[in-house]
Amino acid sequence: MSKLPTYSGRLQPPTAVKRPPSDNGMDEAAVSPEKKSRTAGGRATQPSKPAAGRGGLKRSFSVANVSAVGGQKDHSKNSLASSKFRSSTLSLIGRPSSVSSSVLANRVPTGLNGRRPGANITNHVSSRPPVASKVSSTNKSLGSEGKSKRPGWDLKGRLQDMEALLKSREVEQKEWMKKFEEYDTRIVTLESEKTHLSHDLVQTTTSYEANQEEIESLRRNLRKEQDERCPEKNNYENTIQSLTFSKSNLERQVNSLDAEIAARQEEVAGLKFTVSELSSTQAGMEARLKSTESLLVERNQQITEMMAQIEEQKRKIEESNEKLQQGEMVRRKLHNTVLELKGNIRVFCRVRPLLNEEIQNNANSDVIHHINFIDEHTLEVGKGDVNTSSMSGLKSRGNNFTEFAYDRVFQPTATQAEVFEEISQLAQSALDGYNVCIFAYGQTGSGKTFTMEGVPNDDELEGMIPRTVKHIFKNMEELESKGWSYKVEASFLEIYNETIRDLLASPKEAKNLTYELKFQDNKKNEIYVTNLKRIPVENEGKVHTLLNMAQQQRAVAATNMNEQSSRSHSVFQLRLSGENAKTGDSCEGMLNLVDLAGSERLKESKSEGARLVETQNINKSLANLGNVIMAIGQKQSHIPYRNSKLTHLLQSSLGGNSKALMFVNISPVEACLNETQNSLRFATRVNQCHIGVASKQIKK
Ligand SMILES: Nc1ncnc2c1ncn2[C@@H]1O[C@H](COP(=O)(O)OP(=O)(O)OP(=O)(O)O)[C@@H](O)[C@H]1O
Repeated sequence: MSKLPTYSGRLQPPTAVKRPPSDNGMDEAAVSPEKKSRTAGGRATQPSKPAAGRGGLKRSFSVANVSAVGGQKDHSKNSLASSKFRSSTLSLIGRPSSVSSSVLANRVPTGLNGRRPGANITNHVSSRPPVASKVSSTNKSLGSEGKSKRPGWDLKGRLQDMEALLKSREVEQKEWMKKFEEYDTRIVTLESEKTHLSHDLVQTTTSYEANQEEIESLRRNLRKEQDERCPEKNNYENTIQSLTFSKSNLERQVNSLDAEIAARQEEVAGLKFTVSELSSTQAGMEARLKSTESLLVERNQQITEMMAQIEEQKRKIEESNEKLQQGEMVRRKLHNTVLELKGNIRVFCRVRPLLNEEIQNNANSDVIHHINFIDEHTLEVGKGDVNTSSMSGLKSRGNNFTEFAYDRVFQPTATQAEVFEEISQLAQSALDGYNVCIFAYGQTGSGKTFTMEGVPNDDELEGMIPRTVKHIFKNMEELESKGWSYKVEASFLEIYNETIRDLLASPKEAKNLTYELKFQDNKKNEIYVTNLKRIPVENEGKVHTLLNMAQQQRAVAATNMNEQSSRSHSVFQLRLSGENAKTGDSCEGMLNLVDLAGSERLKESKSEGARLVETQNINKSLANLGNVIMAIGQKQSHIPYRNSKLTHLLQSSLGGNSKALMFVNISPVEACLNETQNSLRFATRVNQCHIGVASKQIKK
């Protein structure tokens, strides 16, 4: 009685305790602050392990209750013995709900579907009458009593207060007990639910595990399936890759085909344009073709007329050809007449140029001081310098110069072709059936061989013999169209020391042969050489072969005048026999090309011994040649042909029925002036001769 409990301290909210991790089910928002305080306070006395079943929970609560009220085991009993344990019960006033809520919070499981079965409980608890407020009011009343604190001596009053308080506590306890019964009912329900839920949980767990196994099995099957499908998958992937590649290829091809199609389309457009152009062109062409066809008809008519004209022309041409034949005969007669008028023996003078060595000896000058060329027929020769007029540049005659005039004078610059131009008519005469004699006269080294033969195998420098042969063969071809055909034979001989040698026969062939001059039996004045070879010549090439052959056979002896001086007369003869199949005409001509031996005087040549005899014979024959020509010119009754082999051989070519041409070759060396003057005088005498009218040789 002396110690009364202090209610104010008991009614203070307990210190908040951290909620254990297992307490996860209670909704804090649904719990009132009052409940919270009760729950927090209850935990301090709550058993650490939850009861396993309904009984356990109830026991736990009972223990707590007992503990709270001072060890009383039965709640109902407790209510009946309230007075005995009044003070203890007072200490519990602020906490019963906290025990219940704590227990509930820990006992109620969370449903599998997330719904908490304890939610109803919470609502139920929260709908309780607010105990704390009652306590608070009680405390207030006590407080107010406290304010009007009874004096210590008022024990009776204080006891009344206590009894009033106790009564209110009992009422309150009854409420609590009622609540507890509700809780028990609720707990039973919850236990039942829990059992169901546990059963569900077991089933669910079993189902879950079965599902897990099935899932695992399915996974295994899936993996197995994947493993089995792997190669196939790779194949498919490869196929897909190749198909992708093919696709990209095809796409490229498609692109290129598109481009090509576009190009082709352009091309087609261009072609269409071209076709249209061509069509219009074709139309034009067709129109032109029509006009051409009509023109063609006209032309055909014209052609027919022209064909008739051609036939007429052919007839006229035949008539003309006949007249041409007659004209050819007239031409030959006229040609012969012209030559006759020119003189049957003509003289050409040719001065060769200074040779290199001679130029050096002439103070390195090629000027020829002692010869003055006046015109193409005249030159003058003399001692001393030729004066040069400062006004005209023309040379004037010196006092000591002698003038010589010939049919033609060739200066040193004259070419072989220019010289041949002048004698080509003689070659023609040989084809026409005349005897022609061309000979070169002059001192040794004056250019006789150069003029007659020239430089072998050199088209520019070839001499009169090869050029004459060419000319003859060319004319023979032309005459073929007029019906003429010719047979050509060549002989080549030399007269050395009055002895005839065949230059076309080898020494072996000529060994036991004698070459004599005789008259042809059936031909008057026709001289021939016994045993002399006559070689048929089919073309000009053959003549070159014969010239080369003869060149080797010629007797060449060195003298003081010319190291390769020819000491013999060489005579190249071409016999030309022609027949005209159309007219029946025939002719025989003889061409003599004579390279005479050097004409130098004895004292000039300084020859001795055999050379002296050579020189004497040469001079004798040359002198006789002059005599024969003079006799012919003077028309003497006796012509001394037989005084030398040369004149005897050339008898038929020097007579009245022949055409003769003499080259007088002149050396430009001033030291040879005397010989030059002698040669020119000899040529002048020949030039003054008139050897009669040439007559054509008719083949018999
Ligand atoms: N017109 C010319 N142009 C250039 N060189 C020439 C001419 N005439 C002659 N010659 C040269 O002069 C030299 C003597 O000439 P060629 O041998 O023809 O004299 P030739 O009178 O025949 O002597 P020979 O009586 O000794 O035979 C030769 O080297 C020759 O090439």
